Amino acid sequence: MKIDVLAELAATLEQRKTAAADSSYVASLHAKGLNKILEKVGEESTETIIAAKDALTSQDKSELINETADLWFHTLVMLSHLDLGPDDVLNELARRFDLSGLEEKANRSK
Ligand SMILES: N=c1c2ncn([C@@H]3O[C@H](COP(=O)(O)OP(=O)(O)OP(=O)(O)O)[C@@H](O)[C@H]3O)c2ncn1[C@@H]1O[C@H](COP(=O)(O)O)[C@@H](O)[C@H]1O
Repeated sequence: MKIDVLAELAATLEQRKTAAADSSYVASLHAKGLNKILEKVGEESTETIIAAKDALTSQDKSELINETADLWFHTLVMLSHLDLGPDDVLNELARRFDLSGLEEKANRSK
């Protein structure tokens, strides 16, 4: 499992927060602000859903992998814009290891 990719990307994203907007795509997103970043997250979510539907009837899953990478990337930019990072999400997923999804859902309504 290539978790180190997330760590390396997070470090790059952190550096880009202070870079010039015309020198970096990530810096240009930060300069445009949260609404633009969320627009990209929305776009990539839709494209991922369409690619997943197509993948059901195709041997070639590369489009789904590409769109999911775009989605993960833009959600990482979103987290970084709000001073969060992949560790915050990974810690939450790790906290849930011993909790079944059904159990968690049942506890929510208590
Ligand atoms: N992983 C990525 C990555 N994935 C996707 N993208 C970009 O995300 C954009 C999204 O694709 P679209 O087709 O929607 O983009 P677009 O049409 O240019 O966007 P809009 O003008 O419509 O907003 C493309 O420009 C991709 O190049 C990424 N840009 C950067 N990274 C990583 O971020 C690092 C820093 O990038 P820079 O900030 O550009 O130096 C890079 O070294 C990479 O590791």
